[in-house]
Amino acid sequence: MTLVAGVDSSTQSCKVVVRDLETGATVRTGRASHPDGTEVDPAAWWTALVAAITDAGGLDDVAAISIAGQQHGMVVLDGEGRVIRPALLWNDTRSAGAAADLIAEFGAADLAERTGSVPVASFTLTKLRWLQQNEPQNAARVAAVALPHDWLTWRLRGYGPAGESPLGPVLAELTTDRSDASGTSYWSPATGTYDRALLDAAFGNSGKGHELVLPTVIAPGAHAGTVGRLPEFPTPAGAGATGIVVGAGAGDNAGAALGLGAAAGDVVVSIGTSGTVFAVTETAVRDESGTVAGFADATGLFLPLVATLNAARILDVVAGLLGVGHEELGTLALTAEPGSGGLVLQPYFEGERTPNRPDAAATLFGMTLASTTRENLARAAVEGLLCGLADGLGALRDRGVSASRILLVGGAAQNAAVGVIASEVFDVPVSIPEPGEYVAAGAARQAGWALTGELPAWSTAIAVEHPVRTAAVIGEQYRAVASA
Ligand SMILES: Nc1ncnc2c1ncn2[C@@H]1O[C@H](COP(=O)(O)OP(=O)(O)O)[C@@H](O)[C@H]1O
Ligand SMILES: O=C(CO)[C@@H](O)[C@H](O)COP(=O)(O)O
Repeated sequence: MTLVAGVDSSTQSCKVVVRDLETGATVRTGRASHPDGTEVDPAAWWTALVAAITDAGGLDDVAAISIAGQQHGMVVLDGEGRVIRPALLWNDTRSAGAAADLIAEFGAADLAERTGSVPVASFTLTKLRWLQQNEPQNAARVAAVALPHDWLTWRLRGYGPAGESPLGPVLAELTTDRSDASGTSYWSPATGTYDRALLDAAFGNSGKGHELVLPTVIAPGAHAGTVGRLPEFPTPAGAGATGIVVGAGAGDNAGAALGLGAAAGDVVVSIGTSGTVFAVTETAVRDESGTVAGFADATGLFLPLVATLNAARILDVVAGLLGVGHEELGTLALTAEPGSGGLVLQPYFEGERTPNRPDAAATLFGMTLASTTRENLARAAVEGLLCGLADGLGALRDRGVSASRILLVGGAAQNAAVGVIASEVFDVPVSIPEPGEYVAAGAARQAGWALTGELPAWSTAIAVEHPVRTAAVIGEQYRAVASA
């Protein structure tokens, strides 16, 4: 049996799946937590990756591996390959002012034309501008900029600072893929090239005396190299002359699309730390309004996507407030009627990205003596979470994406109330795949592709299907508070 491994280095944790290349069956899994916070030392991701791979039984019998990860995070390296400062993550909103400045300088239409997207604080370019303006001493030291999956792939291949890696700080060996490059705001999905002029104008190159190293964008299905001779994962005797093949990797949402085998008519809704709504399309999508990000996917196609900053953690915080676990929260929510008795949660606990309100806070509307019950609050949390994502589906449709079913994934998709209430909020049937780590599965599929030159034909089993059960009151109430 040939085994391939896939990694999801996501916001809250690192997950590894080892699959049978031929059938796609999951053979082993592993997991390790990431630290909290919106800035994180990448060393913590490396520690978690090693722990998660070890938890998944190691790489001794694995032929290929690929790393998908949270998008956009800014990993800045000096000329010696050292991380200059903790990475600023996709959900760090301190660069909202820099995003507004860039839009004022270049114009939303120009940015959408050049990069497929209009940047908000999540995007890497805005974080680089923030660095230049707020930490000029750090900005002056930047020799290379990478994304989380790029940096982890580089480390796994044996590169890194001298003394900490067998192959040393060879910045030219940094690699990425189309999907993650498309979340930087300095790479064009339409042309497949970096926009150096935009990067230089936004971040500046003066005083550094060198051109920034950007990871080489390698083709879908190509491989980045092999696992380096790391003390953590010494190349096993059985790995063959080529060692363990390392695939290109991907942004996590593109990884999920690949893991699910999302096809025309499928719209994926992922409810993890972020909420995302996306689809694979044949042509590039561009949205000057900034609602839809015109990303690339992991197969050579495109991945228009809407993201919210607040998703599974809405349920975490409300469950904590009610003093219950996730299952009980779901039971409470399903005891209340659609519309939660008039209670509406606008769940902008961490500010929000869609709509672009980085400084917002969450608000609970409609509290009366009658409406303020534990059941209604539990349901209002789920309804508020899903209404933001339903707006995302509307924005995708406005850009020509067709939807015949929702594929609901991510940690919170396992909550029974989320599936039921999704069928009341979305106007297409909702399918919930068997529980699994679909980002990591996509990375494993990509690893198989890099190993054999062919994309493995794995299928996805659906566990639950919900027909449409429209409850118009939910969306009507939510839109009323949004426009209030
Ligand atoms: N049954 C459940 N109901 C609601 N939320 C859940 C459930 N299981 C996990 N979660 C939440 O899902 C989130 C983790 O999902 P995941 O997709 O792994 O996130 P990420 O990829 O962003 O790290 C956590 O916030 C966790 O509390
Ligand atoms: O910013 C985005 C997409 O643009 C997020 O989807 C991140 O990629 C983080 O994903 P999770 O860790 O929540 O899965």
